[in-house]
Amino acid sequence: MSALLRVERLSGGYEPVQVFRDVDLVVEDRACVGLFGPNGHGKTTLLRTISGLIDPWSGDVIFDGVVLNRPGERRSRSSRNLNYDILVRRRMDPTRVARAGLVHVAQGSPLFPELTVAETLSVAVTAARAGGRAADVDMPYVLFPQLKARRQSKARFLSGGERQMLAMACGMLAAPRLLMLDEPTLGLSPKLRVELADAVHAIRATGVPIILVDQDIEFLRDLVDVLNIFDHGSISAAMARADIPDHDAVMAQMFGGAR
Ligand SMILES: Nc1ncnc2c1ncn2[C@@H]1O[C@H](COP(=O)(O)OP(=O)(O)OP(=O)(O)O)[C@@H](O)[C@H]1O
Repeated sequence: MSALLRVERLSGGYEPVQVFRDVDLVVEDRACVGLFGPNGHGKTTLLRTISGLIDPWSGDVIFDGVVLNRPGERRSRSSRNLNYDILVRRRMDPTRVARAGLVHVAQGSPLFPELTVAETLSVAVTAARAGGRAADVDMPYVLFPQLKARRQSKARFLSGGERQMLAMACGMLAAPRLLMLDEPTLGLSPKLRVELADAVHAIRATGVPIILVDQDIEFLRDLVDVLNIFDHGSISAAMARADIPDHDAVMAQMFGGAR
């Protein structure tokens, strides 16, 4: 396996508050890399920065050997009275990131509530084609047979698990070279989590490498090759699947007691 994504000493946040610092992360080809951490520790902000949606403050995002950010550190804000974002060029371009094949399925599976499954997938295909990347239109129904049975249902009538599958299907239609899934089990019952784990296994079977952010250790243990513990904006530990402890042990390691 070779490194497809290398995140090197990446720092960022929401001006002027720094959320994460000096993050190093490597995703090998075909691998599934997990990120576990409690609410508010900066996992989503890290993913949004790797996607270029938020400008990194410093560090590099290297994808398939290409540095996606402009070199150097972001210049500091010179005056609060000026529009900083107009004065300073962005360090990363999210369109370039998406075109490179780094696809981000955002937390909470944002969808159009009034569109059916079939209509949503059709919009996703059109968008992916416009961006120069599109997979086989029938692929989502092969990957997630449950969606086929629901293809005439509006998104707002889907279960949480089905909504998440639909969001992941849209991501897969963009023919990702790497897929980032942000907390897919958010708000799901234990039964739906099992269904969703099957869906992520189906994606894994296609060989697409994944960064999987979640707060469910059992879900992550089932799916990842490597788990990174994300603790107050930094990666404090990384472990192979066989070494992942249970939820209480991880929380004890982070906070000195079970939560
Ligand atoms: N748009 C924003 N502007 C300013 N601060 C933000 C914004 N979004 C998030 N934050 C703050 O950044 C910090 C990290 O949030 P983030 O969502 O990245 O954490 P997280 O680990 O993904 O948590 P969760 O699992 O709850 O999503 C939090 O303190 C949050 O309040």
